[in-house]
Amino acid sequence: MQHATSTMAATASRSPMTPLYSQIQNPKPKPFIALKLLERRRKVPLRACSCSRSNNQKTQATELQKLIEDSPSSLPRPLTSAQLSNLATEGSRLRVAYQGVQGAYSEAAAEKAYPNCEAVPCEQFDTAFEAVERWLVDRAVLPIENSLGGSIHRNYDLLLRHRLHIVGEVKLAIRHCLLANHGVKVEDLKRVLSHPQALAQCENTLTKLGLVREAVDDTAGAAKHVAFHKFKDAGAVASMNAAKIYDLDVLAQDIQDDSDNVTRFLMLAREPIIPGTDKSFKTSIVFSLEEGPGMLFKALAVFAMRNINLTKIESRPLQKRALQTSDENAIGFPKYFPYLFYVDFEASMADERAQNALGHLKEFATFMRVLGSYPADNGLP
Ligand SMILES: O=C(O)C(=O)C[C@]1(C(=O)O)C=C[C@@H](O)C=C1
Repeated sequence: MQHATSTMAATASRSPMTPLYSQIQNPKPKPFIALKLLERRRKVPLRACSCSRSNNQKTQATELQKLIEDSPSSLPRPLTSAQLSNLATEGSRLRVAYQGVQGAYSEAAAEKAYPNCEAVPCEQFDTAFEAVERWLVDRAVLPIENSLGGSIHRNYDLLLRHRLHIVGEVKLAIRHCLLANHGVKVEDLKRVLSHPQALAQCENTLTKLGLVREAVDDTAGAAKHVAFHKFKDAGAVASMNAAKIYDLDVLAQDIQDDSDNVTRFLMLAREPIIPGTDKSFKTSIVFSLEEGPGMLFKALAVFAMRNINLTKIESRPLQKRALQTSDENAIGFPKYFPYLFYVDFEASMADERAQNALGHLKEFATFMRVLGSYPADNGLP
C-alpha cells in the first residue's frame, strides 16, 4: 500500500453489479474494408486489402497516402482523432497503439509488452483509446504512473470514460538523456523541450543547468522538433533511441533525479482476459463512496481483513462528463467535491478472497467498476 487519500465522495444509489467481474462486451464486426495503416519504417504506409472498395474509401486512402507522403521525414505521423475515422485494421501482427512518435518510451513499452507487434503512434492518449475502441488497432499500451513523477492523471480519467479493459501491465526503466544538435554544447542551451513527466523526472539536473522547460506531447517528439528546427539554444530530454532516430548528440546520460526511474504502463484491450490463479495477478477497480467519517477506512478494510495487499490508490475528482450514461445513472452529484478512488490490489478475480472483498465493498460503495484483472509484471523493468 503506497499512499491513501481520504477525501470522501457523496453519491446516491447505485445499480447492482452481477457478476463481480465486468461482462465481456459483444465483439463488433471487423470493418469490411481493411487498410494497412502506417506501415512502420516503410515509404509506402498504406496498403489496401484485396476486397473491393467504394469511391469514398478510395478517396480516403488516397488522402491518407498523400498526408503521409507530405510528411517531411519518412517516419510515420501519429494518428489524430480526425484521421481515426478514416482508418481500419487488418493484418496478422498485433497492432498496438501508443502515444507519441517513434522513439518515445511508450513505443518501447508497447514492444516490451507485445514483442514483434506493429506499434502504431497516436497523437494523444485519447486517440489511442479510440483506436482500440474502433478496431483500428488491437491493443493500447499507455503510461499510468512513474516512480519519480507519480500518476499520469489523464489516463486514470480516460480509463473511466472509455470501456476498455486492463489486460496486463509492463514496467519500463526510463533513462533520460539530454540531446542537442551537432556542435551544440551544454553551455549554449537556454531551453529544454520534453514531455512534462520527463521534465519532472529530471527536475534537479535541469534546475542546476538553469534551463527553461518547454512541455511538448512526448519525449521523442521533442527530439524530432529540436532536430527539425536545427535549434542551437534548445535541447530535448529523450531516450538514447530518440537520439539515434533524429540524429542528435547525447550531451548527458541518465539525467533523471534517481537512477531507479520506472514507468508502469497498462495494456488495454476491448475484451477482458479470463483471470487465472496460476501466476500472480493484480486487479484494478474504481469506486465512489458516500460522504462520512471513516468511509474510506471501511472501504480499504475489506481488503485488509482478507489479507489482500494494495499496491496503489489514487483519487480523482468525479467529473460527470467522464462517466458513461449507465454509470451516470448510478451516481448522484452532491454539493461537496465528489471523488473517485482507483485501487490496485494483489489478487486475481478468480480468487475467492477478491470476490468476497468486492462483494463486501459493493454493500456500501455508491459505484464500482472492475477495470481489469491481469498478470502482474514482477520482472526487472
Ligand atoms: O514521452 C514519452 O516518450 C512517453 O512515452 C510518455 C511518458 C509519460 O507519459 O510518462 C512515458 C514514460 C516516461 O515516464 C516519460 C514520458
